[in-house]
Amino acid sequence: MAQNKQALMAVLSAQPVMPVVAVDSAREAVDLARALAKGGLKAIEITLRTPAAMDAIRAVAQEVPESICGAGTVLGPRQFDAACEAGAKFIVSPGTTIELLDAARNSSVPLLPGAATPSELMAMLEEGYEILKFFPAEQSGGIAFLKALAPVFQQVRFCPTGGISMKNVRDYLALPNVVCVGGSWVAPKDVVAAGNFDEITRLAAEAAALTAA
Ligand SMILES: O=C[C@H](O)COP(=O)(O)O
Ligand SMILES: CC(=O)C(=O)O
Repeated sequence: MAQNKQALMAVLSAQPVMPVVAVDSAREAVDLARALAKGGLKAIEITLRTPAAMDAIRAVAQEVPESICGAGTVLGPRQFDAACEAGAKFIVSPGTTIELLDAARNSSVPLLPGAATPSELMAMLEEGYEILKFFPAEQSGGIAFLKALAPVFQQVRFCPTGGISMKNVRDYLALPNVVCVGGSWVAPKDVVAAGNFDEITRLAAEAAALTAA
């Protein structure tokens, strides 16, 4: 199938901020997912940037029913299939390849692929993808770039990620072509390492209270 927009929008439109996390153990991921969900951020993107990531996705999918756990930094079809097998409810990639699109075509698990140029956007539209990650957002032109894209790519909705924090998140969420933003600031490494999950819940609640346009 082309992009499963309904399933993806159900996840992305339910919260203004998608926590993007890299975890060191399945235990840490479970505690983190619980703390984030308690603060109102139920969907969480666990990136495949650490050896523990796949086990972490499996553990959150099994042990934290209040969470909607997705996999991020999915770079190819083998990772796509393994993340789905581990229980990921959605897949995020920083960019797009033909092989990744082939894997997504054969799966009911929705893919949020990255795009950061007009040509990439046009290629994704040809494939039936209208909900895209904009990565790395700040480094690729940020809010001004998204504003310039809006009249040209009227049907596209973005999840900008990269360089977003409480300082600039409101400006991103005010854009009509932004459905939600991704960010790691709701789960700072040092706070997680210190086991301060009350602080994670506080950061999540602060982010969850933001509103998209
Ligand atoms: O998508 C991935 C990024 O690592 C998240 O960006 P950030 O750390 O700037 O929020
Ligand atoms: C940026 C990235 O690695 C991802 O979210 O898939």
